[in-house]
Amino acid sequence: MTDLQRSKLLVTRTLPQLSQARLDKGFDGVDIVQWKEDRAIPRQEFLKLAKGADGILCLLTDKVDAELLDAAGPQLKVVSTMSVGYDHVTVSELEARKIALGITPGVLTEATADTTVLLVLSAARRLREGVDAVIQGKWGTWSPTWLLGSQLTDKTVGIVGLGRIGVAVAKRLKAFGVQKFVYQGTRPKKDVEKEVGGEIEFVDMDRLLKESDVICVCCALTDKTKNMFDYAAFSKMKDSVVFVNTARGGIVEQDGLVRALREGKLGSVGLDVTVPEPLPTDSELLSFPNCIVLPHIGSGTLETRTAMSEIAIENVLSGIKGERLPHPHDA
Ligand SMILES: O=CC(=O)O
Repeated sequence: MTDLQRSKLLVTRTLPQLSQARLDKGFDGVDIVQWKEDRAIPRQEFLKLAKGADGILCLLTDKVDAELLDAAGPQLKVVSTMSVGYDHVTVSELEARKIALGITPGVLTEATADTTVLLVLSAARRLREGVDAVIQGKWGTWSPTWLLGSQLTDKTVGIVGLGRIGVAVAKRLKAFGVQKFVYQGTRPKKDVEKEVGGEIEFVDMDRLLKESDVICVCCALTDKTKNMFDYAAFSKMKDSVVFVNTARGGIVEQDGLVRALREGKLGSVGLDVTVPEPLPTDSELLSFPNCIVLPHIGSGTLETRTAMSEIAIENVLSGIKGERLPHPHDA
C-alpha cells in the first residue's frame, strides 16, 4: 500500500486493555494517533490532532462540533464515540458533511441498569448517612427509629424514557415488589410494556411526578429533555420521592434541584451524572446527606467498557473503509 492510501485514525484516550492491545498492534493501512493521558484531551490538542484524520474514536468528554470538523478537514469519514449517548456531538454538522456517527448501544444496558438500582436502593436506604455515621463514630446503640429509609414493596416507580435501559431498570426493580410502573417518553410503547410485565402505564408527566414513589431518569439528553426536571417539576413530586438520574446531568436543572433539596421537598436523590462533570467539591449538591453522587460510572464495569471500546473500534474501522457502520447512531 502506498502512503497515499494510508488512513489516519485519531483516538482520544487510552482504551480498556483488550482494545488498547488491538490498537497497539495496529491495523493495516491505518496510522493511529492517540491521546494517551488519563484525562480528557485538551481542546487545542483535539483540534490539532484531528487535522487530516479519516476517522475519530472519541469519548463523551470530547465535544465534536463544527469547529472540530473544520479542523479535521473534508477527508473525515467517521466519528465513533465510545458511548451510547451522543449529546456531545453536533449531529446536524456531521450529517451536512456526510460523516457517519457510530455509538455503542446495547452493551451498556445491564451495567447502567445495575447502577440505577444501586442508586435507588442507596438513596432509599440512606446509605451515605449510614456509612458516614460509622466512619465518624456516630453509630450509637441499635435504635428502632434511627436512619429509617423506605422500601420498594407495593410502590409506584416512574421511569422517564422506557428505552433499553429503562426496561432493564424496570425488570430489576420489579423483583423488589414494585406494584406499578408508570412511564413517560416520546410515545406509549405497548410492545415494550409486555417485556416489563405486570402493571405498567404510559402517563403524562404531571401524573408521573405526582404518583411516583421512585423516579428513574433513563432518557437521552435532547433539546426536549434538557432541564426537564426543574424546580417546578420537583415541587410536584411526593416529598418522600426517591429521585435517581443515571442518564445525563443536563436533563436536570441543577439549581432547581438544589433549591428543592434545600427546602426539604425531596426524600432522597441519587445521581450518577451532573453538570459539570466532575462536580466541584464545593457544590452545594454535595452538602445534602440525602443526596448521593457517583462520578458517572453507570457503565463502569470491565466487561461493559471492553464491549463498548470493541464496538467503537469496529465502527471507526468500518467508517474509514467507507462501509456501513455496525452500530450507527440512527439505527
Ligand atoms: O454515559 C454513558 C454513555 O452514554 O455511554
